[in-house]
Amino acid sequence: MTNLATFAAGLPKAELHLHIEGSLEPEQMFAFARRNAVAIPYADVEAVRAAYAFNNLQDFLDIYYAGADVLRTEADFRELAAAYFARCAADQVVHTEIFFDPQTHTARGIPIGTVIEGLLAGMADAQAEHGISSSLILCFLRHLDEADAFATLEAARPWLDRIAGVGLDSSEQGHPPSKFERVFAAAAELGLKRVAHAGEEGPPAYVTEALDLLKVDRLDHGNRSLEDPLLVARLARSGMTLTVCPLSNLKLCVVPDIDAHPIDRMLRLGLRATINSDDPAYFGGYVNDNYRAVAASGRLTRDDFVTLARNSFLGSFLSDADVARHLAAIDAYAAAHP
Ligand SMILES: Nc1ncnc2[nH]cnc12
Ligand SMILES: [Zn+2]
Repeated sequence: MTNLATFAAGLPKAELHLHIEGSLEPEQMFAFARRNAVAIPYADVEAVRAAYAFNNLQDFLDIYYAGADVLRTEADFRELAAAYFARCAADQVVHTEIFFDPQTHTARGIPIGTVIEGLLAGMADAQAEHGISSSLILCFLRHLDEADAFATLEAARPWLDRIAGVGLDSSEQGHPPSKFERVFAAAAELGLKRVAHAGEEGPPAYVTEALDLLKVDRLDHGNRSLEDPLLVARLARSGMTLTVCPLSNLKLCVVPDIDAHPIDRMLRLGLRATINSDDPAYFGGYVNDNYRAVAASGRLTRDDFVTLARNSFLGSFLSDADVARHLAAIDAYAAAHP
């Protein structure tokens, strides 16, 4: 590892774009399948990993939703979260805002309470064991309809005081943010933050819709914003946080190779970019693997990595006091590693 990659790996950081279902490692998939007596179409762990070759987002989603079928009980969700938090601890991730997809589970007859209670238990364990703070972001699946999203928000009502915000994920092309304008407005009325995947595969116009119609507090991915200079200027001027996922972009063919990833351009354009893992079990790595991958491509400086870590807290939904505390920890780390 270069000195720069080692420096980046040691920075205290937050993760703002992580689908908990996407942290299901093949080993855990087999363990859950066995204990829940769920059949999976793979002979062994190697066969699972071999299947993780994707040409686009939909290729991945098909396998990802199938994999989630092994998640059945509160204990499964708690252990899934625990395994993710152990990786956070190893990567100096001290705060994380976790996406979960209730509809993937409720459609299979798993009550939303089973999912949320399991995740909340894992989050409490992580706070106690690792000192890692976390919150939940309930994502609507955009390939499903508005009524299904409203029903999901309604089903989540008993837990809304434990949920930081709502998000929008799944198949982007053909499912513009406008489809969910009313449910995002309802979420805003309930005091929830709003984020949305936009500009991963979809056009810059979807990013504009996420801003204007969904009134997002944060933008997930946002890569294709770079095709529209006026949009870039708007995002930079407003200090909008982009949760960028380099290894995901590579695995889903959003970029042809890691050296072509625009993370350096985003920073030079004044965008508040952050680095995240998205679905680490499927895309070849957790947060520090992403930091290391972009460090190895040699286009970012030490100051850029400090900026990326700072952005991860500035873009979080933490209180101002907590953000200030984490920024001070970054300064102390940088001063101790000249
Ligand atoms: N990268 C991604 N884009 C859209 N939906 C997702 N669900 C899980 N990962 C996703
Ligand atoms: Zn994502």
